[in-house]
Amino acid sequence: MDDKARDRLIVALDVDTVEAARALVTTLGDAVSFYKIGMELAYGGGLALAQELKDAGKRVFIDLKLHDIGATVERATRQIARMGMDFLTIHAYPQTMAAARAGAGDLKLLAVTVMTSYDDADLQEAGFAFGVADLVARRAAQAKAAGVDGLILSPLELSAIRPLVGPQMLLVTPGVRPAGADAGDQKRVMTPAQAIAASANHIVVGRPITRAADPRRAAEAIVAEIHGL
Ligand SMILES: O=C(O)c1cc(=O)[nH]c(=O)n1[C@@H]1O[C@H](COP(=O)(O)O)[C@@H](O)[C@H]1O
Repeated sequence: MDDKARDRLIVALDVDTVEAARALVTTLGDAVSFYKIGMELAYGGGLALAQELKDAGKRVFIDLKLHDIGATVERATRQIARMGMDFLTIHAYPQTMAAARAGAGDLKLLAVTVMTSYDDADLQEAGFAFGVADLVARRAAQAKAAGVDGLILSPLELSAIRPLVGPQMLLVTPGVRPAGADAGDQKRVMTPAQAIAASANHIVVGRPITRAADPRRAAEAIVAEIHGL
């Protein structure tokens, strides 16, 4: 097992119970070192599981996409920081990013630029004057100014954004699909190898692993694809 390639893969534990998540973690074993706990699992007791995963030596990304008034964001961020987690997502609004920075301490903050299920038409429908490429670039610059540690963006934007933010910014990309896999609700996708080659520090993969007939094999195939670069 190549640890370096393995640590680039973050598996999204998008299941509805802690029991289902634990079963997946057991199945995946040492094939996976980094997990994401998002809203579905967090609202089903997943924050306690996050602690369990940390205790077992895994890295844990809390994906709660915070966005609220500054005081609330700062205090909520401080709560997650106290849990000793690795990453936390916030929305890439300047007030939200500044407030989260104030509460984060050593916790790494990832700002969500434009959801990977959105395209230009979806942004227009939601009332934005910018298309995806321009809004991601604007938010990337604002995130850098706010001292945020990383960005969530689609792999399609990596080549434009990496030069804008420099080598230190963590670029984490969902919207990743092995060749031939179903894109589902994702609109801006690339393969694992393409995303890493385009400078992603980490890729986030959910359903292609968690809904696979053999999740461990699916995860190992992705790690092998990254390792083969
Ligand atoms: O913040 C995220 O992780 C996220 C941002 C984004 O723009 N798009 C996106 O898909 N995600 C998350 O990444 C995961 C992708 O899952 P799959 O589409 O099943 O691989 C889900 O847990 C999403 O909540």
